[in-house]
Amino acid sequence: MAQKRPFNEGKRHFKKSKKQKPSVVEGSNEDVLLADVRRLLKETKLDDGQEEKTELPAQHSEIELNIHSLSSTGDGLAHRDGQVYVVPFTAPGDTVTAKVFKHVPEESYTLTDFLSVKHPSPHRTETPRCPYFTQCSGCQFQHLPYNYQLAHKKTIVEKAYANFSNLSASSIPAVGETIGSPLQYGYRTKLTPHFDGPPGGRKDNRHGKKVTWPEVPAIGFMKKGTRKTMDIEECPIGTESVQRGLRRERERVKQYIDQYQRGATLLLRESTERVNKDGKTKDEEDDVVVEDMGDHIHRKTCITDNKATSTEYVDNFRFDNPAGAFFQNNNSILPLITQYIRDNILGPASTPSASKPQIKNLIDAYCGSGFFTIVLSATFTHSIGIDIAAQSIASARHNAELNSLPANSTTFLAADANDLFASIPHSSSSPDDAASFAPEETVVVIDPPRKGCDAGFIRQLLRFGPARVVYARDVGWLVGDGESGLADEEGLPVKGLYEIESLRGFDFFPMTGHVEGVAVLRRKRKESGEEGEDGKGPVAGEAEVVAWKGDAATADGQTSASGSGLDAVAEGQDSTSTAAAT
Ligand SMILES: C[S@@+](CC[C@H](N)C(=O)[O-])C[C@H]1O[C@@H](n2cnc3c(N)ncnc32)[C@H](O)[C@@H]1O
Repeated sequence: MAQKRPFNEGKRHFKKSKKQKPSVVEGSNEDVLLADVRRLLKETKLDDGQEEKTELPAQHSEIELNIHSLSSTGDGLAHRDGQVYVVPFTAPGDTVTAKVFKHVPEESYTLTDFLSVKHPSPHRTETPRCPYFTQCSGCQFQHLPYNYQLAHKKTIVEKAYANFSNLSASSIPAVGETIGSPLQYGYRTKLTPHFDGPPGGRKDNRHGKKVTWPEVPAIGFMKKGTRKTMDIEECPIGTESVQRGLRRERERVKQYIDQYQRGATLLLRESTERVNKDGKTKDEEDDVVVEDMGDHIHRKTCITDNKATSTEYVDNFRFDNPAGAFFQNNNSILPLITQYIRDNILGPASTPSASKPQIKNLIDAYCGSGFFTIVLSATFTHSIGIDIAAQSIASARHNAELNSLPANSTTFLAADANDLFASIPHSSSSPDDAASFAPEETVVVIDPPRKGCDAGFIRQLLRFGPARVVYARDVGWLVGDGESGLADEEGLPVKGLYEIESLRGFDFFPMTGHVEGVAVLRRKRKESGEEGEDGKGPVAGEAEVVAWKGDAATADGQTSASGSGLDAVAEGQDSTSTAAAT
């Protein structure tokens, strides 16, 4: 998946330090960490020369630290002698021993490796279920109670909006409580462990020679603080079927390692077959996990072929996808997020008005295999999903059929989202026209890839001015006052049309520091001669937007530049690198 960005693509949102190295990638984990380091330095008045700096501890030396707070990257932060120390796998209130890994003197912080707990924090109450916790870069929070994780994730959303949305504090409402995942372990329906090629393998490959494997390589995820793959035999955040798949795939790779010419990434994707209880039951094989769902049974298996079809159920909706294609990775939380969006997409129930246009249409930009279009379709008269990937649109059409959606109410288009508004009729003059998408009667759901929407799409969206939108990033462009850096064709600053109605996180990835944010945006009232819901004059598009930040964070610890905003977060930030997204 592409590198993540803050909400305001390409724009720095906090003051640059003169000392800052130009190499910090905007929106990277490092950028997010830096915001927290600076805040702590400011809070503790260490950066203004009030405390004299002492010499920094030697590289690789072991030091004792008191953890002050948790960063949005999931790391503990301690301060000592004018320097902030970053210690993973810790909790505020811990006294720990850590090993100095790297000083960043120009920003007054030091990265360390966690070694041991000397005095535990009262928050450190949980026994990690994973034997690799504190070595693997996938999870950050297995030592913390779940309520504490949720409360911390609320602060991540708060800081993401405060630091990266480019909005004034008055434009940002109080962030709601984070909605937790029903499953906190055994939730990930997809894992992608990997193994590296043998030493000298690249050279052999270049010379067309068959590589030799001196031993079976480590198969697993990135080791924290390194670029090395560590051998992982089990991953308790994976579903039971995915864990069984991991065991099977490890054995298969061991057996056939000589057939590989280089390292590889393995796919482990859960697939569900729903069978009636009174139906003919099959003899269950070892690799089938059977779950009693009340009036039916789920038989769960793990698919490893990217092109094979995997099936998931969300409530009673069925989704078929190529196993290697994108689908949300925590099935247990999907009914909660879909219900939340259904409850909020039409605005607060307390504000109905005879003069307010009724919202009838849904546009799901970046629809993938149709997840949001399909689960929300019953709320709307007409729905359109659009995705640039023809294969995803083929899946979406198939899924619409599987779920018996009427063809005259749900349409999918294989196209660039940038062309979306040009291709739909905007007029509400013919209300009976099935294809009429009047802005004031339309909600737009936007769940783009990590890099976000491009400026052209946002300009078109603002020009169209839909009643509501479900949206991921770049909220500053929609809400801001023209300061966000978005310009129209004449180079004039584009002003946001929307205000944030509500904002909260959803915990798609328990035990990791990752959180997904959902913001509901409402279109502002027009300034003069027009009014909104109170019926005193002409209404010009009183509208709402639901902003959805849908990212698949990873717990599989592969390395990549990682991001910020609501992705800020704990995908296993390594001392040398950040961990990854699938
Ligand atoms: C994060 S996925 C969202 C999938 C879907 N909302 C879901 O929940 O399953 C992002 C989708 O954006 C699509 N995409 C990327 N660039 C696009 C563009 N310019 N126009 C339309 N779709 C695009 C990708 O093909 C991918 O399916």
